[in-house]
Amino acid sequence: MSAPSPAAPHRAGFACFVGRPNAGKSTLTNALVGTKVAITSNRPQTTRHTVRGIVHRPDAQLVLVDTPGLHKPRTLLGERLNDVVRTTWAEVDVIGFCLPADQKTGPGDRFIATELAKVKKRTPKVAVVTKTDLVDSKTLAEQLLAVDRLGREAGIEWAEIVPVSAVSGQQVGLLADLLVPYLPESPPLYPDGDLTDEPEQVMVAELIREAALEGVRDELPHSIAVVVEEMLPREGRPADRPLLDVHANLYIERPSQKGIIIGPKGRRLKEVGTRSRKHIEALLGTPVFLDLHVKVAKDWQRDPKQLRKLGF
Ligand SMILES: Nc1nc2c(ncn2[C@@H]2O[C@H](COP(=O)(O)OP(=O)(O)OP(=O)(O)O)[C@@H](O)[C@H]2O)c(=O)[nH]1
Repeated sequence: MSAPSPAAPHRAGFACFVGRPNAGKSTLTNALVGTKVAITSNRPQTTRHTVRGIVHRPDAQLVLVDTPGLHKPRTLLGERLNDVVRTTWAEVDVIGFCLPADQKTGPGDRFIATELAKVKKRTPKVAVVTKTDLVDSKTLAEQLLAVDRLGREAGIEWAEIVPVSAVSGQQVGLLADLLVPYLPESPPLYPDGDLTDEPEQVMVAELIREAALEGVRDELPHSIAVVVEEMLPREGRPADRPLLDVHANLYIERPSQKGIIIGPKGRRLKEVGTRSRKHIEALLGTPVFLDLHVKVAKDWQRDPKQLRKLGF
């Protein structure tokens, strides 16, 4: 990575990866971001989407957002989900379409390509041929041609076609170099400190605390602490449908604060749970069952023993 010349403007913006299941989107995101994951509780107004990771560079900040998978809609819910996907596509600065090198392009890819072709023309679409470590150069060359053809047939003009391997790391840096010029000139959207390699449990606690503080920051400025007691994979789940049980306690200082946190008929706490669960799932990349309890730890801020227990 070279230092930017003084004349080069800083760029920042959003990208998303699309592609059929198993295309390698998550692995690629992690490879681009590095081992660190993003905490995104203070997200700017510019996106309503879950941030999967942030690539911080001297010259740019690339924010990778998540989309649900696009499906052939069979139900109303399916259609709604697809609407969410399309909205995301319309809002990002560049879209990466992931196609694994080791599998022939098929109807699933064509479906996505056709939908992608409807996204406004000026949003650049980059074809990313993933998992190149799994194929020989002849197969890769054929796949690159097939992807080129897929684009033409669907009416997409690829801004680039890039082969990468997230596993060997080959061309991952190059992919970032290619995506950055498509971002608008902008100062960073997130502070550098938004990347962290804190233990997962601490990050999960922080996500819950942020969700709990939303809207009540003035009433309960520093009175909330969250401790994740346990995170365990649910036993007896099929390998392809894992579930992570997260048990967490939300501590407040006085019984009178309980009402604020829990809300009428428990509605607020439920919302906090739902919101933080989504963030946790995005952070950890796995479905989560969140078991959240509110407890009073009297004057925890003033009690060294409590503070230690609460991780301060
Ligand atoms: N050999 C190799 N395997 C890869 C590479 N990238 C991803 N994989 C594997 O491919 C499988 C799917 O990768 P994911 O990153 O989970 O794919 P995804 O597109 O996020 O999948 P969904 O979440 O189902 O949409 C995993 O078993 C990965 O380990 C790569 O560059 N090389």
